[in-house]
Amino acid sequence: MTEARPFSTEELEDRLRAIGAERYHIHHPFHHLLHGGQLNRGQVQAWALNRYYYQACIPAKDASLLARLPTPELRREWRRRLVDHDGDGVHPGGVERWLRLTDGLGLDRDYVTSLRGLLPATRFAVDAYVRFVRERSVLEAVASSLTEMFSPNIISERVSGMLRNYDFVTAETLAYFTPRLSQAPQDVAFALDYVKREARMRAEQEQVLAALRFKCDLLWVQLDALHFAYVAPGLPPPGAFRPEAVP
Ligand SMILES: O=C(O)c1cc(C(=O)O)c2c(n1)C(=O)C(=O)c1cc(C(=O)O)[nH]c1-2
Repeated sequence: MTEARPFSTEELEDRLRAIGAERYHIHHPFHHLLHGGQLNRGQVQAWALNRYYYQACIPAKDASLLARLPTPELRREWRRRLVDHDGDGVHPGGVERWLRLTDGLGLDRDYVTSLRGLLPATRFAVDAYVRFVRERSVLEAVASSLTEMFSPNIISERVSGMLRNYDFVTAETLAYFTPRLSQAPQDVAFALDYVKREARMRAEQEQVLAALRFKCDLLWVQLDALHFAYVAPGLPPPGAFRPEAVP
């Protein structure tokens, strides 16, 4: 059996973009409710509290990838991501800025960082991402970050919608997102270039596409879980955050 023809780099990029167009969480009903102003404060708190775990684990997944990168150039690039998320000791990074967001929504920091209120599905999805990056090839690990190709759009929609629609949300609360609008395109330019350069065989290109589908799925299921627990039917699992019982 002969191996299928490899995609050209343009075709590969088109196929990556088609995955985002179909599967990115910008299409999730929970995202529409969130930016459309149709959630109450408790439901927005539940989103922020769960999403904290994603933010907190991003540096762990980037550190595990950094350790496996073979050249100083690649490591330097990936180290920048760690600084973006962890800060440099003077300027706060993304994790600290996310906690300012949860502060702004009235959540207790110790409660948020204790992860006591986390939905089990959030934990499973985020842990699967960290594990994927640790265990799969460097190529697949880099490719799994490519959902950031689509994040500036969802961030713009979310921030403008939330500021317009919720009186309990301020620009300072959502300040987390401002640097992401320039950091994400920089991250993507590098990662996209890397996968186009390194994935030359069709089988490798299929792995890249599968990694992006996997990542879209894990973002999607996090919103599925929030929707099930806090919107409809509204059944938070035992021990999970309950808006009315915030300590
Ligand atoms: O607001 C969003 O919807 C969104 C999406 C994504 C993404 O697509 O993975 C990231 C972020 N935000 C984000 O803030 C962030 O730091 C980030 C890092 C990564 C990654 O996979 O390395 N994705 C994302």
